Amino acid sequence: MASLVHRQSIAGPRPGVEAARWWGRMARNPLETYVALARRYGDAVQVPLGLRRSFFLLSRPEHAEHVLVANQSNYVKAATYRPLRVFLGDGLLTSEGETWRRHRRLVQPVFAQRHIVAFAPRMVEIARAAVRRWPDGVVLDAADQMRRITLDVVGRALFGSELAGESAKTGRSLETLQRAVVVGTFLPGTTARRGLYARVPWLRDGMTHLDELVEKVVKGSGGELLDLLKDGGGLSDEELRDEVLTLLLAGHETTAASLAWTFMLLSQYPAARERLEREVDEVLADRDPEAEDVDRLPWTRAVLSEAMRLRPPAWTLERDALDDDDVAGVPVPAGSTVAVSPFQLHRNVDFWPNPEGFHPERFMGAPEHPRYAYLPFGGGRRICVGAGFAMLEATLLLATITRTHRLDLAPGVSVEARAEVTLRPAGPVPMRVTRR
Ligand code: HEM
Repeated sequence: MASLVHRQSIAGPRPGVEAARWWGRMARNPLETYVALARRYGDAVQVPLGLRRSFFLLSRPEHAEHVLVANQSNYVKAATYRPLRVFLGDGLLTSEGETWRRHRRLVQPVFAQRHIVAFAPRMVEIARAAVRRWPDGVVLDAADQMRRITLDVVGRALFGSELAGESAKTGRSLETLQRAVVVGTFLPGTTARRGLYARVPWLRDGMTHLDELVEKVVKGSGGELLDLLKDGGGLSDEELRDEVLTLLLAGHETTAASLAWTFMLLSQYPAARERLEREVDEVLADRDPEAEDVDRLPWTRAVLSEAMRLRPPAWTLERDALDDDDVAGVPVPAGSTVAVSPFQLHRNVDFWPNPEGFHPERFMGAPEHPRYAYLPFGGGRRICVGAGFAMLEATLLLATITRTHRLDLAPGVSVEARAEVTLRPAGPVPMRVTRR
């Protein structure tokens, strides 16, 4: 039961004007506000949320482990996911309880490690075909290129659909969707959100496009995953639509953002890039990578892990507490919202010396950080179902592209991060591509 009065037991802004100011900041720039809150109040911050509830920002590995794993049955996806649910319905990312369990059981086997290696040749073929179209010396938007490739991978590998041509429009639709989700967080209820979304033309257009995309996939010849979703689990048409949209969106945007950030960071850290090129040249010589090569490319994987440390696409994981809890010394009343932020955890100086520097060495050899100091794919039973697929794909794509091309950020350009549902480049990422 939520308590009737606000109990302030942890450092944080006081109820009233002070808290309202922070919420105003949060609505404008959530990531910057999380960072500022932690800097001001420490690793555990309590922000009053209305009259009776609190929001907790928790930034230590033991907090993450408690909320996501040790006492995970006390937590459900937070109210902040509800605006996303208006779009994704009962897909894996946003559903709960028996519906979530049924969907997860159905989808999980497709993402088993021994299974996903079969997707490797297709991933490489798609990347190779994309870079073959890059004219030497031209400046391209790396974010858009990566989105094209990863949407094509998910479309063809998982659903047997040709979606590369849809990537620009899908990217725009996703942008509007993410903005709507952030604004929707501050609206009172699902009906209000649905009403708003239906009335705003740019949002309606974005949603219509995503609905058409799903229809195209569902009506297509199908891949293994689609067949499974259609025939294996007795999903209703609505559930099928929700799951296809969830997997299409969750399955490409995050990987695309990770790769765009990776190429940007490599362009800023030439020594790390040279080592990457050396590794790729030595292991692959003049052939494209195969799934078996992934283990022989430790620096390539370390580069990706370090990019996801600095720029975790899932930058915050939020849950609502069902019952009163003690999160590693933080008293959390029932009804509170708890944010465990990979962005914060990945910068904790106790585990990450020089946290703002790009140092893939951190991920060579046995890990020195505690397990829950690094959470790019979350943890516990809601851990990313596509983590293995994403790492395989990102490693193969990075190696395939690096074998033949180098990407340099256009001079004088700096690309900001935009944190909405995911942490992605705020605009185009102009990079010059040259043949090596
Ligand atoms: C670099 C790429 C990726 C990152 C960083 C990432 C990150 C995450 C994280 C952190 C979560 C947990 C969210 C939470 O606990 O609230 C998650 C869940 C999920 N991800 Fe990923 N993901 C990536 C790629 C993928 C891919 C390739 C797929 C599918 C093809 C996918 C599908 C999903 C789904 C369906 C969920 C919900 C799982 C559940 O709740 O059962 N993701 N992802």
